[in-house]
Amino acid sequence: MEWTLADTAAIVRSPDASDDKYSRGVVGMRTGSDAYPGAAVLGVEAAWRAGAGMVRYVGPRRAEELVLQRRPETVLGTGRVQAWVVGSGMDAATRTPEDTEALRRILAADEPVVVDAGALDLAEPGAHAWVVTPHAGEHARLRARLGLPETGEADDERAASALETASVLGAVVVLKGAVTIVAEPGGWATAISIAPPWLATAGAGDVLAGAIGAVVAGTPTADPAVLARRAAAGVWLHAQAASVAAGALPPRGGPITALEVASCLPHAVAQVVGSVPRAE
Ligand SMILES: NC(=O)C1=CN([C@@H]2O[C@H](COP(=O)(O)OP(=O)(O)OC[C@H]3O[C@@H](n4cnc5c(N)ncnc54)[C@H](OP(=O)(O)O)[C@@H]3O)[C@@H](O)[C@H]2O)[C@@H](O)CC1
Ligand SMILES: Nc1ncnc2c1ncn2[C@@H]1O[C@H](COP(=O)(O)OP(=O)(O)O)[C@@H](O)[C@H]1O
Repeated sequence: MEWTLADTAAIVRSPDASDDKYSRGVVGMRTGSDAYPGAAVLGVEAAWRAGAGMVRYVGPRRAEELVLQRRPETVLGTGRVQAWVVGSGMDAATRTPEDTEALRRILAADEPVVVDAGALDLAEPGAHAWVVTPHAGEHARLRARLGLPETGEADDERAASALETASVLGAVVVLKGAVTIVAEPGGWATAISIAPPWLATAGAGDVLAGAIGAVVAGTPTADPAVLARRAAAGVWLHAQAASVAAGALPPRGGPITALEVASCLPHAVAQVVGSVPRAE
């Protein structure tokens, strides 16, 4: 049930001579708001550092400016993408009607979508190429809206409730926590428990959404069973990056920030692709 480095290595590949920026995957991000522009920066940074070939960002002017300050590589505005990340740093209560309409269009499109934070209220049952990424509070709200009962905090209860939510929603569920559960509508689930508790820090979830977006965009798929394994690989890279960031502070690790976790994603990717023998 525990997702491993070897599982991740079966999904995350290093680019070869035949690759270009498009074949490596373009991630589109509609995240951030005037209240939370930093969430946009964190997700964009994570998508780049997890291996996207290109990141397109759409959001308010201030968030655009901050994104470009941190990552001038980012392309502003819409265009063709292989996967979307939406909702991080947005608030359903204060979202503009234009934002809501744009989110609905993205959710209805063919490309896979990572649905985080302030877009979770738009998730309705159906058959979707979505990866929804609630923390415990957001999962409780989502379940209440879907008419599902309250559940407990024990690991087996969390796994069972994530599977139930995935089945009713028709989408992959990434239930975040010290142990993160990834569940898909077909009944498969896995757990990632290697993250250090230092990862419990503001913005870590925004980084996770960007990292999953990059892994999904690398080989996009609408099949929830495949999508779930790509999401699990993204969760593993994020947890491993947090271990690298915290582990640089001996002997038991030390406080890390979300941006540092994003910065350590390349170390996690390098460890994964380096674990696979090179084809001669
Ligand atoms: N730098 C930036 O721009 C940052 C921007 N950010 C953005 O901020 C937005 C709001 O996100 P948010 O998670 O802070 O608030 P929200 O989802 O409304 O939760 C409300 C209630 O839910 C509960 N609860 C919360 N977490 C829980 C947990 N882990 N486990 C269990 N319960 C939990 C808790 O209620 P309690 O259980 O304590 O009664 C809490 O009061 C979002 O868009 C995000 O992307 C952040 O990422 C930070 C960095
Ligand atoms: N005790 C913990 N140990 C390890 N990882 C944790 C712990 N608590 C939370 N996390 C991880 O930290 C991240 C927090 O995400 P989230 O709750 O969305 O925060 P934010 O909204 O501030 O970004 C998730 O990836 C979650 O799995």
